[in-house]
Order: sequence, then C-alpha cells, then structure tokens
Amino acid sequence: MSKFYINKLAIVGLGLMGGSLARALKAQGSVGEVVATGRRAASLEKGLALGVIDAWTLDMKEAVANADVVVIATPTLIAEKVLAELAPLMTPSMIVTDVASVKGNMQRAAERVFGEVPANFVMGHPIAGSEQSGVEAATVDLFLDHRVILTPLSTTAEPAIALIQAMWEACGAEVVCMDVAEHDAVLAATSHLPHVLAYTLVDALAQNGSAADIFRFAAGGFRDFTRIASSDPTMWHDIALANKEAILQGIDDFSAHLDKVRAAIASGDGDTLYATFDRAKRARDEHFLGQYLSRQKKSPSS
Ligand SMILES: NC(=O)C1=CN([C@@H]2O[C@H](COP(=O)(O)OP(=O)(O)OC[C@H]3O[C@@H](n4cnc5c(N)ncnc54)[C@H](O)[C@@H]3O)[C@@H](O)[C@H]2O)C=CC1
Ligand SMILES: O=C(O)C(=O)Cc1ccc(O)cc1
Repeated sequence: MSKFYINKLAIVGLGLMGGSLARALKAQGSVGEVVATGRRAASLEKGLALGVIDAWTLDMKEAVANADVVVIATPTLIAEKVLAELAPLMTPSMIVTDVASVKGNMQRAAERVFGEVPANFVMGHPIAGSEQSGVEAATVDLFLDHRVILTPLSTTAEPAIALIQAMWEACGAEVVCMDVAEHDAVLAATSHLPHVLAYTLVDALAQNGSAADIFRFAAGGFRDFTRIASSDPTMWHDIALANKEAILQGIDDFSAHLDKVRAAIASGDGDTLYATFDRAKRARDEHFLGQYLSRQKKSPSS
C-alpha cells in the first residue's frame, strides 16, 4: 500500500471521527493537507490548535476545492444537507465518503439529492469510537485493529472503493464490504439496540428517584453496562431515527426474550434461567476470549 497518498483531505464536521481520521493519516504520512469545515468556528479552531488539521474554513466551496477525498463526519441526519451543499462542488476526480452509523438513510439521502448515488460516493462506517465526542477526544489510534465496513453499491466505482479501503488500512483498520440492509440490521443488533437499552435503563432509574442516591450504590457492572449512555445524545437521536425499522425489530426481539426471562424468574424456573445465562456467557466468552487470544498471539508483550 506504499503508493497510497491523499494530497488534500477535506473533512466536513470535525469531531471525534473526523479528527481521529486526520490524526491517523497524518501520523502515517499518508496525507498532504487536511482542511476542515463545519458549523462552529470554535471547534475548527481547536482542531487547528491541536495540530489535527492544517486549515479550516466555514466555506464548503473553499474546503473541498481540489480535494482528492471529502469525508462527511457530521451527525447522521445532517448528511443530506451536507450532500446537497456538496453536489454542485463535486468533480469526477473527487471521492466522497462518510462515517455515519446508518447506511440505508445515507443511500436514500444521496438518491434524493443526486437522483442516484454517485459512482464516486463510497459509503463507510468505522466500527470504532467511544462515548466521547468532539475534536479534543480524537486519537491517532482510534481505528487501529478495528473494522471499517464499506457498503458500496453495484454502481460505485471500483477505484473509489479501493482508495477508501486504502485510506482506512493506512489507519490500521481491517476493511470489510457489506450490503446496506445487512449493515443496518447487524449494527441495529450489536450497537444501536445496546445504546437504546443503556440510555433507557439509566433514564428509568434516574426518573425513579434521586439518581445520585441510586448510582452511589452501583457496582462496576452498572458502570460497564451504562458507559455508552454517556454518548452524545444528538448523535444517538439521529441514529435511532435513521435506523428506525431495524431498531424496532431489535427492541421487539429483545422484549420477547426479556419476557421469557421475566416469566422464568416469576415462576421460579431456575433451569430456564441457568440455561439462558449459561448460553449468554458461553457466547460472549467464545467471541471476546477468542479476540483477546488472537491479539495476544499478534503482540505477546501487550
Ligand atoms: N462517536 C462514535 O463512536 C462513532 C460515530 N460514528 C458516526 O460518525 C459521525 C460523527 O460522529 P462523531 O465524530 O462522534 O461526532 P462529533 O460530535 O464528535 O463530531 C461531529 C461534528 O459535526 C459537526 N456538525 C454538527 N452539525 C453540523 C452541521 N450542520 N454542519 C457541519 N458540521 C456539523 C459538529 O460541530 C462536530 O464537530 C456520526 O454520524 C456518527 O454516527 C461512527 C462510528 C463511531
Ligand atoms: O463507545 C462504544 O463502545 C461504541 O459503541 C462506539 C461506536 C458508536 C457508534 C458506532 O457507529 C460505532 C461505534
């Protein structure tokens, strides 16, 4: 991948994701100039002061002029507005990509703006992040050893896909391609539903008495389970609305399962409870222990 180099990268929406991408590409020497644009001068200025970007402007036209790659890294529901602004500025040699957590609504947004999704728009989603947001939280290794899912369409240009794949690989990520609907179903189950559950649990407890009193007696498990309820509410508001159907399916499936656990507790059915908890422990251990062991194999000292 030694030939991979981006002369000018433009980032629309400089936060955790855009900032971490800029940091990683700069650290690898894979980018010449990084220019960011967005809504708030203060966070763009912060990005410049932190050395995450080389320049910023509030003018989209100036930001994307002569850019090889434009990355849309705003909250999900803002992307359509960004695409509409970008549309008259796009050139055949410019490759546009995004990092949004939901892909179906991104495809529909692009279809509304362009008629059909342009061949040089490669939809993407890094499966890496945290409950923090903003450019100040951006790190150089956020994507290292994480997966990035690309959801190209049959009309997406191969060289554009190859370039975006190379961009993420330069950040240390493993790139996999997936169908849009499959992406949204899988992410609804593994990411969107857990966030909805964590927010709802914390809110239900906090509404149900003094949050300070309840949380005072919480152990580490509660902290682990609810870390993601500290995530940015705007981002998750957007994701919940953008992936509505798949998340509703996830909530329904989960509710049916929870009802079974509730019935087992109510009737004292210890066998069902044990079997449920045992299956869950095995499934989780198998996956995460496997991951841990393969990481140890790669770098035994860490
Ligand atoms: N935070 C995470 O862990 C992950 C986030 N994502 C996705 O990446 C995208 C960005 O997320 P983060 O970087 O975490 O968010 P962030 O809040 O850190 O950054 C978003 C940036 O977009 C800017 N912005 C907001 N409205 C805008 C507008 N109207 N025009 C231009 N800029 C605007 C904000 O000022 C901010 O700088 C979202 O679509 C999110 O779903 C994907 C994977 C992981
Ligand atoms: O904080 C965490 O553990 C996350 O789950 C981060 C995350 C948030 C949104 C995504 O679309 C992908 C990853």
